[in-house]
Amino acid sequence: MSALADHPYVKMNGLGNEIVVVDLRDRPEKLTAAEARAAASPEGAPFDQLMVLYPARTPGTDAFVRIYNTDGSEAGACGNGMRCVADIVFADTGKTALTFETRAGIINAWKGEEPLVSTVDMGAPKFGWRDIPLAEEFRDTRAIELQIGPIDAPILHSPSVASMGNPHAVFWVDDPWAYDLGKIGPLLENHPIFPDRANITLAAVTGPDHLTMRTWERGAGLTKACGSAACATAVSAARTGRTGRRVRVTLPGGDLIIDWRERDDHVLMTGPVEYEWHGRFDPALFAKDVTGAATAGGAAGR
Ligand SMILES: N[C@@H](CCC[C@H](N)C(=O)O)C(=O)O
Repeated sequence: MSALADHPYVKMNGLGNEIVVVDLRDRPEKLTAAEARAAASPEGAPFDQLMVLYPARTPGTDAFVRIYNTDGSEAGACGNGMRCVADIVFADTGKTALTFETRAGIINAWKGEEPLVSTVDMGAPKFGWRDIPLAEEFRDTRAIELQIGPIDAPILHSPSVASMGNPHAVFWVDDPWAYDLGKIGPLLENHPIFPDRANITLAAVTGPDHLTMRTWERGAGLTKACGSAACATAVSAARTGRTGRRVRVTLPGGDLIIDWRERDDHVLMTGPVEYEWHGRFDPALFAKDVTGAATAGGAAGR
């Protein structure tokens, strides 16, 4: 039986990025991809990311967090999800500063002045082609040779690429809403140049320190907000001379403030979170063999 069966969860969002948080700190069983997919089904608690808290495994950290996409894949980073998790642990512990560990490393979070506003330190971006990763060498990742559409009139081309603990490609356009990202996104996510797939963003510079963007998320599809993509977009804008290092980023779900700190190269992301409801997973959802493709009312229906 899955560790999630009958387990309580909290449904939250960070700017409309749908986040479900499950606390397994007293029951540290690793989930399978099929269990995560079942949890994401309409009969479960549909999410963009499932954030699962485990006991801390490194001294000085408050918890280890695993991040699952709707397709069951695991992500190293999820900025909005980390702000949701942090808000729960702020309330639990009374602390105003926390340190988490994810597959991508250590993430610090601070409670902000206003209610439900928090900042996460997403660490330093990586720009090396092996770190992103890309399938072949590119010395300059500010604009790589990649295009879709006719060779002489590409629809999209020359993205900036970066890792924020997960792989991102940012295509610079005049209007992010002028493209069918639901169609183009999966093609680019799975392009052979990205051996680990990639999050695909369309971004426009809409002011001296303002960006507007939409993202097709690896493993989750179109979302209202992707925090790590906002970070990747902001650092890519700064390193290509499009903006300064501190910007406001408008996503379909709202605004984030991204600050690429000069002194240590770390990227700080500030924004709100919202609580929606508390629920419990239906045990029947996990009653069948969730290690296989089909689940009771689960992944098979997606
Ligand atoms: N929504 C997240 C990013 C989620 C991870 C992504 N889909 C991946 O697999 O890399 C965020 O707020 O950063």
